[in-house]
Order: sequence, then C-alpha cells, then structure tokens
Amino acid sequence: MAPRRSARTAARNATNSATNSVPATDQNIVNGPRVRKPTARYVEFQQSLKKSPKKQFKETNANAPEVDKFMIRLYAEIHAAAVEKITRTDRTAIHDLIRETRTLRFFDLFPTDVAGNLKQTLIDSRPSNNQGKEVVQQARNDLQVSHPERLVSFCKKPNLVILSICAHSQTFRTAIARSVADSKAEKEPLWRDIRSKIGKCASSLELFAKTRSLDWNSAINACNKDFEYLLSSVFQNDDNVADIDQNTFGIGDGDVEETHHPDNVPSHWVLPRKRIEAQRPQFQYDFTEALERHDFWGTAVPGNLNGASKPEIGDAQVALQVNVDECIVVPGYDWSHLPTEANGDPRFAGYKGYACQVCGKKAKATSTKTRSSTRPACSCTPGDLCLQQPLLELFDTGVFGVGVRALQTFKKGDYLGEYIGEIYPRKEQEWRYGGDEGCKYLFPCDIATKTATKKPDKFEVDPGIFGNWTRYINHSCDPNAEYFQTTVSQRIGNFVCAIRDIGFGEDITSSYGQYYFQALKMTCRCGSDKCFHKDKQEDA
Ligand SMILES: C[S@@+](CC[C@H](N)C(=O)[O-])C[C@H]1O[C@@H](n2cnc3c(N)ncnc32)[C@H](O)[C@@H]1O
Repeated sequence: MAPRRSARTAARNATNSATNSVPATDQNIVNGPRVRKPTARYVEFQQSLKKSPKKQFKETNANAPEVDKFMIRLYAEIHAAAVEKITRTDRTAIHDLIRETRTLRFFDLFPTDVAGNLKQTLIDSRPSNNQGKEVVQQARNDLQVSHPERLVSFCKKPNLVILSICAHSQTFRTAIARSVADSKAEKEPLWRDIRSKIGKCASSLELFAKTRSLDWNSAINACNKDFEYLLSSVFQNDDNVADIDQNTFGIGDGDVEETHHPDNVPSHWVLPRKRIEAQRPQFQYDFTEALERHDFWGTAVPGNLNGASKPEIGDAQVALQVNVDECIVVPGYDWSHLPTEANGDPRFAGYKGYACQVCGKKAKATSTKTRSSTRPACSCTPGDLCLQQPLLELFDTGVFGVGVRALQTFKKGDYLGEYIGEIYPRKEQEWRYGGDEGCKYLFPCDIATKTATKKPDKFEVDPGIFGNWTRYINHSCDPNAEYFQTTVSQRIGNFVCAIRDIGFGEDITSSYGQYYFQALKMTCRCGSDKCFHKDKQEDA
C-alpha cells in the first residue's frame, strides 16, 4: 500500500534522522548548526584513517581470487582504452588479434574439407606485387598462431564483439596466448576459467564499453581492405566463397550481435538481469504545488514521457533519470539569509573555522574584530577528495530496483563520490517531487553558515531526476559504505566513503537508518545476517 502523506513526511524525517546519525566532522560543528555528538564508532573510524593515511587505490586486492584480479585489470584497461589515447603499439596488437581471429574464423565457417582446400589455395598463391605478398603472408601466419581454437571458440561464445572489446586490454591479449603450463608456473588464472568468467560478464562488458563509447568497430573493420584483396585475388575462382564480401570475411551469424543499444550517455544505463537490452532508469513522481510554483513544466524534463499537455497538481509523471556531475541549486527559492559570499548557494560553509577535508587548511582570519576571513583557504574540489571515475555498474537487483556494483576494489577510507542532486530548502510538508517515490532519494544536508535563527537549517539534496550514481546505493544492515557530511574548501556536502575494503563484484551499500523502512511501511530485504528487520522479513 502506498504510504499516506503523513507517512511520507515521517519517512522524510526518518531519512533526516538517518542523516543526523551520520556523524558530523569537527569542521561542520564549528560555527555551523548544532549537530549530534559524533558516535564512538565514527570517532574510531576517523582515528583508524589517521593511523593509516589514505593510500593510493590499488588495482588488485591481495585476497581476491585470481580470476577476479584478472577481471579488475580487464575492466580497468578497457576503461583506459576508452577514455585515454590508445598507443600505436597497443592499436597494432589489438588489430593483429582481431585479424588473426577473423582469418581463422573464416576457414572455420566452412566444412572441414572445403576449409582444407581454401587453406591450400592460400598457401599456393603467389602474388606478384609487394602489397599482395605481404597480405598473403600475414594470412598464412595467422593460421599458425599458437592458440587458434581459443580465438575461434571465443567468436562463437561469447562473440566477436566481446573479443574486440576485451582485445583492448593488454592483460587479456596476454592471457589468451598464455599456455596452461605458463599459467600454472606464473600463478595466473587458467584460460578456461577466464573464458567462463568473461562469458558470465559478457553483457556487463558490452554495456561497460558502450557507456564509455569504446570504439571496437574500428578494430573489427581495420583489416577489411586486406580481406578484400584475399577474396578478390586468392579465392576469386572458388564457388564456396562467392557470396562472401570483405565485411563478412571471418564473421559468422551472431558473431557481432550486440545486446545493448544505448546512446552515448555514460553510466546511466542499468544492466538487466537477462541478456536483454539495457534500460535507462526512470523516476515516477506526482506533479506538486512546488513544481507548479517554480514553473517546472516545460523546463528540461528528460525523456518527454508525459505527453504534451501540462499536468494538474497531483498527476502522476515519469521522467528519465540523468547523470549530472554537480549539484544544481534550484532557482526561485529565497536564500537571502545566507551571507553575500555564499552567492545564493546553501552549500557555502563560510571562510572561517572549517578545515578542508582534502588539504586540512583553515582560512586565516582577515578581520581582527570578527576574527572572520573573506578569503578561501584553498581551492580544493570534491574531485580532489573522491576517486576519479570509480569503476562501477548500475544493475537491476531484481528485488528492489536499481543497485550499484563495484567493478574494481576499494580500500576502507576511499571516498567514492558525492551525493549529487537538485538543492532546495528543507521545509516541512514540501518536497519537490511528490508521490510515493518522490521522497525516496531525499538526503538533507546542513546549511553550515549561521542563519538568523538558532534552529539548524537544512537543504535537501534531491536526485529524483538530476543526480549521479550514488542515488542507487541500496540499504544494507551490514553496509560497506557510509555517507559523511563534510566540507571541501568552502562547500559542504554528503560524500560516500568505503567503511571497509570492497571487492570486485560486490554491491555497494549504505545504511539508511532504522526508521526509513518503518516510515515507508516497507520491509528491508537486504538479506544480511545482521538485518534489523529480519523478524519482519520472515513474517512478511
Ligand atoms: C535511495 S533508493 C536506492 C535505489 C533504488 N533501488 C532505485 O531503484 O532507485 C531507495 C529505495 O530503494 C529500495 N531499497 C533499497 N534498499 C532496500 C532494502 N534493503 N530493502 C528493500 N528495499 C530497498 C527502496 O525502494 C527504497 O525506497
């Protein structure tokens, strides 16, 4: 049953109390709203970070199984190939691997006796010009690779698309050519285990490459000209190859079949549970008075899922959720109580007293009278606090909507990202998006600069439509991450931090606090042994 309005308000308060249980750091206590004393657990956690200063993120986790270590490197190298410039050596190695595969697959597509005759034609051919000699020799060499069955069978399962994506990883190129004996001697995972794991992650790898706009088609097509030559000169009189053109040379049915067809919007595609096309996440809400008042209709609502006419207050709406890299301060709200330096941005934390979480600097007082400063202490940004482009995927949990999964390892103490969304004042009984779903993402944050009243003031961070991946972090009663409200330079924000090491493939979770589910009349389904709601789950 849908929670009533009062229950939703309670849910909001519960989210609030969950946030209040997020311990405050020293810097947001000074001069800011009064927040609860840090819990013993938080103090212990902060101290443990001080004892072992934050280390650089390492690609591999010493305790992870060998195949997982391989997968971590595979995802990281595909990511790097997509976002950085590929070196000439790497490009040649990628093209070589794909060309070898297509040559071998070409012969594999014919019955054995026909393939035998075709190979003989290739071996016997004597091109007269230099270019021809080179192409023919290359094709002959392709037939001699040490691991032909691996290349050919990979085309059949998963397929040539996944091979071309994986070919962008040096680790993959080495692994596919490594013998069983060498794998054992070098303590590397066996090819059969790697292939089985890649098979299971095929859909994930394809979506991962697509959302980063990796251009694997160039690799597949790089040798088309050579194949054109082979077909037109070497195999020209053979009826068996009469129907084949250079594009299908070495490409069988299903070899380049793609599962997902997203456009180039990064990260906001949800990996489905089955091998079906990926979905863009959607947000359902009711058109509220607040939206009406702020002329929301007709502004940039992504997805155009509501039809053309302006909705009535209370009408159910659907929008696509999009990825934004920065919070958006919603225009049309009164922030006049903030100091002028805040420039209407409630995240402004003032120029004095707050140590930046990145560099630890505090602004020096420029006024002896008020002991306040008009100059910032540093120019750090949230990007300096958090890992750059952590490798993650959004996936359909099948139980409670979208979730987030790690595609790398994280160390305890790593900041993974900022909770990003639209920002507006927190007022009782009013939040931007209404309906049952309208408040599920709300995350309050303290306004750190002192206001006229003594009462702590807050703003909402609402990623209903505009937000980033952090909004999909699900609840667990035994979480591996937690939100901390902290200050970077002169801005306050909620940042998600790993509270223990997180392994490859692990769901990233945080705790919403004990009242969230009660208030929303929902049951926690985290499935953890430590679940506070376990009894209720069994009753349900
Ligand atoms: C902040 S959102 C998390 C992302 C959400 N799964 C989605 O698809 O947008 C919170 C919502 O996720 C679902 N959820 C998260 N953790 C849950 C849990 N442990 N048990 C049941 N539902 C959960 C609930 O619907 C909750 O209102």
